Amino acid sequence: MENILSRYSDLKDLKAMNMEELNTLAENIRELIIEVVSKNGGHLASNLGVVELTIALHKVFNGDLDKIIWDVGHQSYVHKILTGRKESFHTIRTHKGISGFPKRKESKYDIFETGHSSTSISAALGYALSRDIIGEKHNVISVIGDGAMTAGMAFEALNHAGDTGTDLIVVLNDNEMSISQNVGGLSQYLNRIRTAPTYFKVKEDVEAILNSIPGIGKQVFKTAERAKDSIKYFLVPGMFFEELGFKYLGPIDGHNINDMIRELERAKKVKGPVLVHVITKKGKGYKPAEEHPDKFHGSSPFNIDTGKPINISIEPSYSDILGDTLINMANKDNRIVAITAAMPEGTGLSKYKEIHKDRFFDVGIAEQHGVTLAAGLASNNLKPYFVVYSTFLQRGYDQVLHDVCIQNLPVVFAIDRAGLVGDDGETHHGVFDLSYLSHIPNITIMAPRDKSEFIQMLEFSKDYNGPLAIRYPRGNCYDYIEENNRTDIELGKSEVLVKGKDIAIIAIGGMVEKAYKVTEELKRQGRSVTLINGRFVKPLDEDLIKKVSNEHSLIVTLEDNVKTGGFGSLINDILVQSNYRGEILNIALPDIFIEHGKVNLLFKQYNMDVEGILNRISEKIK
Ligand SMILES: Cc1ncc(C[n+]2csc(CCOP(=O)(O)OP(=O)(O)O)c2C)c(N)n1
Ligand SMILES: CC(=O)[C@@H](O)[C@H](O)COP(=O)(O)O
Ligand SMILES: [Mg+2]
Repeated sequence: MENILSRYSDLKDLKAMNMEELNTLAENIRELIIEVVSKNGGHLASNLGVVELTIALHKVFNGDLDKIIWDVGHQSYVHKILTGRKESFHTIRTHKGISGFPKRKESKYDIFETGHSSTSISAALGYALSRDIIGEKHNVISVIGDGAMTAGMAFEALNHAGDTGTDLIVVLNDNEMSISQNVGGLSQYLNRIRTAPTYFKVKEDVEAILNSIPGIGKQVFKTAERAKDSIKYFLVPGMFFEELGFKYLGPIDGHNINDMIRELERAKKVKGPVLVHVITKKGKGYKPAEEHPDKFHGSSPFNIDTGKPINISIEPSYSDILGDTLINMANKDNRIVAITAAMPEGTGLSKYKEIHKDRFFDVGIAEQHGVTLAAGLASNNLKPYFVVYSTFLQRGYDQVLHDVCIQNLPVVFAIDRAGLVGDDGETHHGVFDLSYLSHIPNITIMAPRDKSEFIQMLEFSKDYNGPLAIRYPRGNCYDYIEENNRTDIELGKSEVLVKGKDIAIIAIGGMVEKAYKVTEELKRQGRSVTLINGRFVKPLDEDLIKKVSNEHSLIVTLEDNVKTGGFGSLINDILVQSNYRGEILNIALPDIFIEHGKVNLLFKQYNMDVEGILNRISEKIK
């Protein structure tokens, strides 16, 4: 096959291409994406599905003027390749390389940053309304997936956009998949439209016939208009969107560039909001991804020939342990219910979902609803576990406060991906949860140091009668200290792992392992060190902290949360109250958005790897 992409430079080249060349370009882009993602990892299936759609969008719209917003942004690789990042594409998701999501600093064509789902219609509406106020002339396009369309925010924006009547194009990329199979009534509605392909033809015919009937087609009388609408309702797809004030176009084959160009040109001419329904196949063009779109949603590096991952870990992940432990607990306790917001695989709930079907809810990308659903379940004597990534629970802050904590309900928040997550970068690091949860009255917050303690904490949570958060990191879950007498979990009590007298290190969760290595090294250097595993962020072990403050001249706190409002700052409050006169060193993440890169590299960069921590302690001692 000819390699048109090798000669491609910018959007001008795309504008000049004929249909045959555009189709060849699509195949070239697919090859490049497969090659790079097989090495770097990334969102393969979503991107392979939008190759033709992205080409058609850039063919029809003026990249220098029109505004295209990518929802979630995980599917923006083709857009990146077409808009000046072909040469740097091999660096995608690597430290200091280009991001896997749209970034304004990366390109003038990335006009709005995304990462969390379902923001694109609101942002696009903002662009459109500001355009109208300022008196500019350009098109605004939101590209949103069927998964992202399940979120409250998307509905809120559709509701508002329809009412404004402003010119706005929403391209609904429907591949029947969120990360896993999409869920919910809207998804079933889209399915009905998709599975009745004759609808597309019927819609045109019905409109033509109705328009030719005098008094109806000319829309002279309101009653006639309503009659026309009710006939259309039964025969025409997309009425849901039309009722909200959108013109509906589609469904269109999202792998046919010609058809899409035609429909997008049509959408451009529509006055007011228009929704273009495009049907695509997730993973299109790469068999393993077409067959397992969920596994290739966010893929680690893989072998192109077999589709098999290159690095297979023998250790379970924290998510795996969560899933297995919850199954065991639910086997014995029929009050236990698990909730996910569209992440059954990522959160480790896939097996649970099969075994306890009737006590499992996938609410779609609807974290706010997920939290309040849990509150409702808990109000009626069930024991809900909302298993959610730290970064996505940010969406449900008010629901945690208002619906769960004020009523002191026994909801457990199993907070996965707490701390640095790595390659997804600033939109996805879970480094704010301690700060956004710890000031809420009634909540208890814990973080396990290792696998055995994680299981202990989950067991503890079962009979705990109030809101409880357990936060744990992305990655492998194992034990690293040989011991045979672990202490039981007791509310608000920390664990002393090593006893000394000069320096006290108080660490939390995943950071205890680093603290343990730092302690070993300091001991080798002849220092006397106390090491405390915090276990609880709230309530803190005040008695122990006060005791330690009387006995040590340097207190070091260590956490993988931002410093502001984090574990260290809560400990500082106690130290101030107890008139501690010694030195304090709070090691935490700085008050910036941390970029993407491997977790170890990022810890090194922010002097939070073992060497960096040792250096900072040595500095302080000097
Ligand atoms: C608020 C929020 N919750 C969860 C996610 C995780 N997430 C990323 S992509 C995705 C599925 C999106 O499905 P869809 O919009 O249909 O895009 P597709 O990958 O199918 O193209 C989910 C759940 C997220 N990014 N943001
Ligand atoms: C785009 C998105 O939000 C998710 O797909 C995310 O990339 C998942 O990351 P994990 O690999 O940590 O599950
Ligand atoms: Mg989808």
